[in-house]
Amino acid sequence: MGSVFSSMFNRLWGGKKEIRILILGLDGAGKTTILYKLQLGEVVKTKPTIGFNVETLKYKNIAINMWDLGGQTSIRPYWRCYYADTAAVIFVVDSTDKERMVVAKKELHTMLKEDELSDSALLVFANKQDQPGAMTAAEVSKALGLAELKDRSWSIVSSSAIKGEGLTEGLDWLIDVIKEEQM
Ligand SMILES: Nc1nc2c(ncn2[C@@H]2O[C@H](COP(=O)(O)OP(=O)(O)OP(=O)(O)O)[C@@H](O)[C@H]2O)c(=O)[nH]1
Ligand SMILES: [Mg+2]
Repeated sequence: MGSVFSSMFNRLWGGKKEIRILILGLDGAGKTTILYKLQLGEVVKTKPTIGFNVETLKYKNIAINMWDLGGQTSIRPYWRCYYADTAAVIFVVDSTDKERMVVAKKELHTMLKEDELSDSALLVFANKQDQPGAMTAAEVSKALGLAELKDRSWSIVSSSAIKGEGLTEGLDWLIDVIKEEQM
């Protein structure tokens, strides 16, 4: 039975079992916390990322190479060096950081204009929902102008990396979309 399922899976998936996902967003949004919560199931103590962290996550029979890039202003220009062959972008937003929502919107739309990302799905985590005063996912969606996105599969999911809420839900959606689009 197992081999029937796995051959069916391989046919659907074109034998491709390794994908590349980028985790982007402004500094302090929670990207590194999300990466390690997904990989280790633990909340790790982070420092601002200078450069990147990359980890391979086994998820639903797929190896996901997750690249978590530093989000500080001075290192954002280097994001584009990582765009090639990216199946999806996870864009993480600190939902309490209302002042910088406009900056997050600008960075998001600048990134999505790049040709190399024209086929990449987009998952936005409206993160830090455990914090009082956090904007809801609907408010973050509006602030980021997600409704303006054309020809792209996107979704926004409320998350708390600290509590581990929303992360698997978001990733499930993303993997389903990638499978559908790359079939
Ligand atoms: N309350 C709360 N704090 C969070 C959450 N996610 C991350 N944090 C905290 O936010 C801070 C920044 O988290 P990081 O994961 O280092 O942020 P980053 O996006 O990787 O930042 P850069 O590497 O500078 O781009 C840390 O103190 C985290 O513990 C969350 O869901 N809720
Ligand atoms: Mg980081």
